[in-house]
Amino acid sequence: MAVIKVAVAVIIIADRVLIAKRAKSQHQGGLWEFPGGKFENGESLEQAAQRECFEELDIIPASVEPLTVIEHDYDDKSVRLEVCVVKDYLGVPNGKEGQPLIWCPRHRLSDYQFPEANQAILKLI
Ligand SMILES: Nc1nc2c([nH]c(=O)n2[C@@H]2O[C@H](COP(=O)(O)OP(=O)(O)OP(=O)(O)O)[C@@H](O)[C@H]2O)c(=O)[nH]1
Repeated sequence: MAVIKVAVAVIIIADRVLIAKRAKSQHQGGLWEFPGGKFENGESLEQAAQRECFEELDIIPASVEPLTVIEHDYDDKSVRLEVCVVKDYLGVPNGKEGQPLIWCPRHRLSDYQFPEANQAILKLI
């Protein structure tokens, strides 16, 4: 199975993390996620994270720090999540695709359901 390469942005401001709810129609739909999406040809992690954050949230990350890489096999697809931390951005976050957004206190992240691959990220933040 081809591995899908995904840029994932963990946006943390004042100990709160911006999470978004995936639409029911999407892979892992109904679960919460960190903003992000598939890499386009030739993009670096910083470029992909900036493009996805602009497309989904109307913000442009100003600092992008690589955090980890997670490879995970779901039953129906395999993903490689390249994860970064964003501590500063330009703009005001807005769920441009109609997705609900929450600024979740870091210690409350365990109250939300994320895709299985995210468990490794949650342990690091
Ligand atoms: N954006 C994002 N994707 C995640 C996270 N965790 C995780 O397993 N994924 C997986 O990574 C892939 C990212 O795809 P995506 O968000 O760009 O695309 P999608 O499923 O909406 O599909 P589409 O763009 O073809 O409509 C999905 O398979 C999704 O389930 C996460 O925290 N954020």
